[in-house]
Amino acid sequence: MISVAEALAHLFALAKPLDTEVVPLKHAGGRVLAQDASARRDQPPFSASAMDGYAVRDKDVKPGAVLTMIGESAAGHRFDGKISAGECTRIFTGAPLPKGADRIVIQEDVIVNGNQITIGDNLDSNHYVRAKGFDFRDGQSIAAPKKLRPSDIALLAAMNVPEVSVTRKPKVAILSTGDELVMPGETPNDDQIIASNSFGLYAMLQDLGADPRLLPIARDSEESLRTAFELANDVDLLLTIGGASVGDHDLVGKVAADLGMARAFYKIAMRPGKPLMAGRLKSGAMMIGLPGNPVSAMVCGKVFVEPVIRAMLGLGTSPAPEFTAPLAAEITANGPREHYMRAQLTDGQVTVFDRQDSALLSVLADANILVIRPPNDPARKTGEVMRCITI
Ligand SMILES: Nc1nc2c(c(=O)[nH]1)N[C@H]1C(S)=C(S)[C@@H](COP(=O)(O)OP(=O)(O)OC[C@H]3O[C@@H](n4cnc5c(N)ncnc54)[C@H](O)[C@@H]3O)O[C@H]1N2
Ligand code: MOO
Repeated sequence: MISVAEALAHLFALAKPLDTEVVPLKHAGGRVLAQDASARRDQPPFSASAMDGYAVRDKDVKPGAVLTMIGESAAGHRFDGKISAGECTRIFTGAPLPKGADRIVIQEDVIVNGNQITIGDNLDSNHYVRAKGFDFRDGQSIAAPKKLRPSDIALLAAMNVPEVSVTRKPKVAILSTGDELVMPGETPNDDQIIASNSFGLYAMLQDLGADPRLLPIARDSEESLRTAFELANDVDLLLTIGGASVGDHDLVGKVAADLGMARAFYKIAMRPGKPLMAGRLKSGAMMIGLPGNPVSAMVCGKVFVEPVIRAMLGLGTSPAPEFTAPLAAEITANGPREHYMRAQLTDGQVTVFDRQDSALLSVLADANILVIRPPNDPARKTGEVMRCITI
C-alpha cells in the first residue's frame, strides 16, 4: 500500500490542465480564468463626484461664502463650461467634475437661494472627488489562473471585457456499480439499498466547476461493467464507485485492466479509502476507482478528486488546504492507516465523533471537518493541536 501523499503525486502526474474556451461574461462565474484579462479603460474614466451637492473651487470654500450656480452636471451628462472664481454648478453622484472645480460641497452643507448657494458653518474636509482611474487604470489586469467569483465578474464588466478565456470544464462520468443499488425514488427490493455517494460526488463536482454525468448503475457482471465503461469514452475522468475490493463480485479492477487501463496504483494506507485505484484508460481519460462505502467514496472525493479537478482546471497541484485546531476531548491511538476522522469544529475546538464506520453518511453530514491522523498516531489529550481539512 502506498501513502496518501504518494497517491496524490500519481494522480497529479495523470491530471493535466485542459484546453481553454472563450465564454461571454454572463457564463463566466465559477469558471477558471485561463488568460490574464486587462482593463480597456480607466475607471472612472473622468474625475467624478462621490456625492450629490455642488461642484466648487476649493479656494472659494469658506463658511458664509456665496457662490453663483452656472449649470448642472449629472451622471451621463457633463457640464461643458468652466467654473471660475465665485461660481459653482449643481452636481450629482457619478457625474463628471466640471473644469475648474476640484471639490464637492454636499447639499446638506449649503443654503440654496435661487441660483445662489451659501456655504454652511459645519463643513467637513472631504473633497468628495473620485479621480480618473481611482478604481483601476487602462491595461490593469486580473491574473490567470483564477476561479472567477461574482466580484471578479463585476470587475471584468467594469473593465469593458465582454468575454474571457477560461479552462474547459472537466467532463466527469460517475459510475455506480453493484446489484444491490437502485436510484433514489425507485422501489428497492428487500436486499437493495439506494445509490447515494454517486449523488454526493455529483454535487461535489458541480461545486468544483466540473461537468459531471451520472451513468446508469452497472451490475456486478463483467459484461455490464464493460458496457458502462464504453459510455464514458468521451470524458476526461471516469469515477467508478464500489467493486474495488477483494470480494468475488469486485470486478472493476479486472474489467478496467481487460479494457487496457494502465494502472498507476491500487490500495493506499488510508482510512477510509483503502481500495482506491487509479490509472489511464485507453481513451486517454483518467480513471479513479473509488471504494463503495458511502463515506469512503466521499472522503476520497475530498482528498483526491477535488485536487485532481483543480489540477485539470489549471489551478495547480496542491492537496486539500489544511488548518490546525485543538481537541475539545481526548482521542485514542490511531491504527496503521492515515485516518481521516469525521469531526465537528465548534468555537475553535475539535470534537472527533466516536462512530467512524465508513457506512455512516449521517455522521459525515454532521461533520464540518476531517481530522487527519498519521499512521500509528498515539492517543491525544484535550488541547492537543490536530491537522484538519474543511468538508
Ligand atoms: N476481506 C476484505 N474485505 C474488505 C476489505 C478488505 O481489505 N478485505 N476492504 C474493505 C474496505 S476498507 C472497503 S472501503 C470496502 C470497499 O469495497 P468495494 O469498493 O468493493 O465496495 P462494494 O463492496 O461494492 O461496496 C461496499 C459497500 O458500499 C455500498 N455501496 C457501493 N456503492 C454504493 C453507492 N453508489 N451508493 C451507496 N452505497 C454503495 C455497498 O452496498 C456496500 O455496502 O470493502 C471492504 N471489504
Ligand atoms: O478503507 Mo474502507 O474505505 O475503510 O471503508
